[in-house]
Amino acid sequence: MTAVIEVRELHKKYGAKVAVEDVSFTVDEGEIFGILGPNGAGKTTTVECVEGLRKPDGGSIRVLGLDPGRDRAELTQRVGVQLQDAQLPEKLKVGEALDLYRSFYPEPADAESLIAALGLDAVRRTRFGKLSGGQKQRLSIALALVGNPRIAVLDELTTGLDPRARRETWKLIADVRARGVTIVLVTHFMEEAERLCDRVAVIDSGRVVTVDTPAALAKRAAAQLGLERASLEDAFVALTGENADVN
Ligand SMILES: Nc1ncnc2c1ncn2[C@@H]1O[C@H](COP(=O)(O)OP(=O)(O)OP(=O)(O)O)[C@@H](O)[C@H]1O
Repeated sequence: MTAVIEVRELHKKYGAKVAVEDVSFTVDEGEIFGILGPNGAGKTTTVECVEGLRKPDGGSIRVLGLDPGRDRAELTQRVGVQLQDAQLPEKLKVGEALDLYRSFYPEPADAESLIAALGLDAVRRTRFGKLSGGQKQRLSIALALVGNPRIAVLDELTTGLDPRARRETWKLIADVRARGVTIVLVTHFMEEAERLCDRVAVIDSGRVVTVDTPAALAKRAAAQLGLERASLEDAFVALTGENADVN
């Protein structure tokens, strides 16, 4: 296994507030790696450091052998990023946004297939300001994939999507991975993590609690809780927040 992302002892503060205390993990080439954790655990801060959008206060990060702080220009060509609450100019149309983003990359993805895969055809001439929350979300996924990245970092991939769109997006992500793209997925949806992720890191209060497969975490939780079966959600609840002492 080749590690394409290596995070070692990451530390990040906002003023006096410690957002990430000590986070280490590696992501292997071609896997879908989930990052789970309660609100405020430090997930977004961690992935923003990986993307080079924030400067760590300590620790080291390598992405495809590059340092996100130093080599950000090179990295943006190879890492697709879906931002939480992505904002675009209100008047930019969906089709224009895709064309604009395609122009940033040497070998962009085919716009038509992305439009079809994400169900954006009906809104291709709609201005960004007039899109629903779910349509904005679909566009942000399309924009994360438009550069044909080797790694895609998706923060709250399906938040705000209706159940059908959520399932279609899961299918799309599985297809993207089948093409060899490594995916980092920050999510609050345990079913999403169970279905998509090969491994997940559970983060709580700025620290990694555990890294394992969803099935192994569920099995461990069942043993801890004395149940025949447990879900990833059971494991999550047992591992984080006030219940963390069960661990
Ligand atoms: N720009 C900022 N300035 C100050 N504090 C911040 C900033 N961004 C995040 N924080 C704080 O850092 C901590 C970690 O935030 P972060 O957004 O990384 O958590 P998260 O795990 O992504 O949360 P959520 O699940 O709610 O999205 C939180 O306590 C948050 O309030």
